[in-house]
Amino acid sequence: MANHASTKETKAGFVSLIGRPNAGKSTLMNSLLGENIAMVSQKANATRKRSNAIVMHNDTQIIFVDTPGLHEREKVLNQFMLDEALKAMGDCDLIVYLAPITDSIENYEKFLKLNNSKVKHIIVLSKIDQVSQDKLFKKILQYNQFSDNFEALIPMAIPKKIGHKDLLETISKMLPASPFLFDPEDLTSELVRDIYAGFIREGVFQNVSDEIPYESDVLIEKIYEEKNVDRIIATIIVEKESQKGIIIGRGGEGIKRIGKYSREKIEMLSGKKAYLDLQVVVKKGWSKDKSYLQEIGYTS
Ligand SMILES: Nc1nc2c(ncn2[C@@H]2O[C@H](COP(=O)(O)OP(=O)(O)OP(=O)(O)O)[C@@H](O)[C@H]2O)c(=O)[nH]1
Repeated sequence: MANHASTKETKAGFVSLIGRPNAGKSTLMNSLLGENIAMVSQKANATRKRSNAIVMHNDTQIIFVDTPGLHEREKVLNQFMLDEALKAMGDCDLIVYLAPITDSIENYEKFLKLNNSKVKHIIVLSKIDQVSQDKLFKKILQYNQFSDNFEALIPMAIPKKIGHKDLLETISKMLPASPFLFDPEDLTSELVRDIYAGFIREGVFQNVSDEIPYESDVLIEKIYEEKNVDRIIATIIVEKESQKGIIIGRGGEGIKRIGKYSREKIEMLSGKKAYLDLQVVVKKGWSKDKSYLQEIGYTS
C-alpha cells in the first residue's frame, strides 16, 4: 500500500559554510550556484531572515545558510555576517569548514575550540592548485591528526572545478532523509526578483559614475505578472541627494538609460514585454542603519 507520493527518498538540510576571510567561500558558493539548479532566497526563512542559497544535487536539497558573498556590502553588514555565521554554526545539519591549503593548522584548531555545537563538519581545503603535490600531502597529514573530529576532508581547486562533485556527494550523504524544505516554485520567484534586481544594479553600474554603485542598492518592490507583460516596480536606494540627481540625470536621461538597459535584459530573460517603474530614493546612511537593514530583510 505504498503511497506513491512518498516513495521517492529525498534528503534536505541546512549547511553552514565557515571560513576565514579569503578562504574562497564566495568563489565556492558562486560556483555551486552557477552550475546546479540553484536558488537564492532572502525571505525563505522569515524568522531568521538569513539568506539561503539552495543547491539541488540529485534528490538532495542542500540549503547553505547565511552564505557570505551573497551580501557584498561592508560596514555594519560585516558584523551581522560574523554574528550570524556563529549562530549558524550551531543551528544547522552540517558545517563545511573551508580553509586554503596554505592556511596554518592552528586556525583549524581554533575553529574546533569555537565550535562547541554537536554539529558534524567536513573540511574543504581550497586552492590546492597553488601548491605542489608534496605540500598537499603534508597538509593532509597534518589535518589527519584531527581525523576523529571531522567526517571528511575534500581538497578543491575551486575555479578549476576540482572537488565539486566530491563535495556535493559528501554533503548529500550526510544530510537527513527529509522532504524538500523549500518549495522550488517559491524559490524560483525569489530568484527572479534577485536576478531582476541584479540587472538594474548592472544598469546603474553601466550608466553612472563609479562611486555611486557602491553606495546604492536595488529593491524589487513588486512584480505583477500578466500573460504578455511583466510590470516591475523597483527602487534604487542611494546615500545622498546628489547621487539621486546623478542617477536621474539631466531631464531624466540617466534613469531612462538605466531603465532601458535593465528592461531589455529582463525582457530577454522572461521572453515577455516588461514595464519597469523605477524610483530613486535617498536613505542617508542606509548601509549603516540597522533598522533599515532590518526592514529590507538583512538582519534577524
Ligand atoms: N587558485 C585558487 N584561487 C582560489 C580558490 N578559491 C578561491 N580562490 C581565490 O581566492 C580569493 C578569495 O576568494 P573569496 O571567494 O573571495 O574568499 P571568501 O572566503 O569569500 O572571502 P571573504 O569574502 O573575505 O570572506 C579570490 O581571488 C578567489 O578567486 C582555489 O581553489 N584556487
